[in-house]
Amino acid sequence: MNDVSLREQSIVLIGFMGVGKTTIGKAVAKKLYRDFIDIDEEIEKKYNMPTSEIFNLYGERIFRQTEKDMIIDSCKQKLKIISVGGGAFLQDEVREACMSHCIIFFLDLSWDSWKERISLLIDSRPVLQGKNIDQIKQLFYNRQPIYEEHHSRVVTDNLPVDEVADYITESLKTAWDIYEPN
Ligand SMILES: Nc1ncnc2c1ncn2[C@@H]1O[C@H](COP(=O)(O)OP(=O)(O)OP(=O)(O)O)[C@@H](O)[C@H]1O
Ligand SMILES: O=C(O)C1=C[C@@H](O)[C@@H](O)[C@H](O)C1
Ligand SMILES: [Mg+2]
Repeated sequence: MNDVSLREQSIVLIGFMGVGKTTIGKAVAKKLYRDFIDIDEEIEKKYNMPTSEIFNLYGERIFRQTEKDMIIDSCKQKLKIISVGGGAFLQDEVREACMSHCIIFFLDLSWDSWKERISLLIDSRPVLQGKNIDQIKQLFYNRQPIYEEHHSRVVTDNLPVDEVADYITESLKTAWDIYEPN
């Protein structure tokens, strides 16, 4: 049971890699004057190396353990905007912690729009490396069910970063006014 007021609960952005969680999370944090936490960045700081090197040197299991610990810790903090990695919601404990402590926005981008971004992502995302386009498409669709646990879904196709960030901040302000008027 969460005893933090709705207005103080942290916001978590979820969705497949590359949908814009980091970029949009930063913009939302700025608009709401909140601190931004990017879990991938925090993990990279801890190991002092890029994610792909962490995967190579320590393996995905260690990356996932660190990711889980950091998210469970971060989502208990108040007033943060948190972007989690695209695979974070594979872990039950991560989904459960975020659902019970935070407000979760699922950034939903269609496959057709996502594949336009592939060149921006392919070198830095270890999970994409060594896969052809059909295998990536399969991963994209296989991952969609894990994002079903959320409080609000935003379809981001053809929307610039600022418009998505505005939509999220406005819908939060509406919810705060309805459920916690003061
Ligand atoms: N709404 C948008 N319109 C166009 N390009 C975008 C939009 N949002 C993000 N991008 C671009 O897509 C790329 C991936 O964005 P970003 O790194 O924010 O994704 P992510 O969801 O955080 O990915 P990951 O899960 O791998 O951390 C970046 O180059 C970013 O500039
Ligand atoms: O979708 C994934 O499994 C990942 C997404 C990235 O955000 C990173 O967390 C890492 O590259 C793994
Ligand atoms: Mg990111």
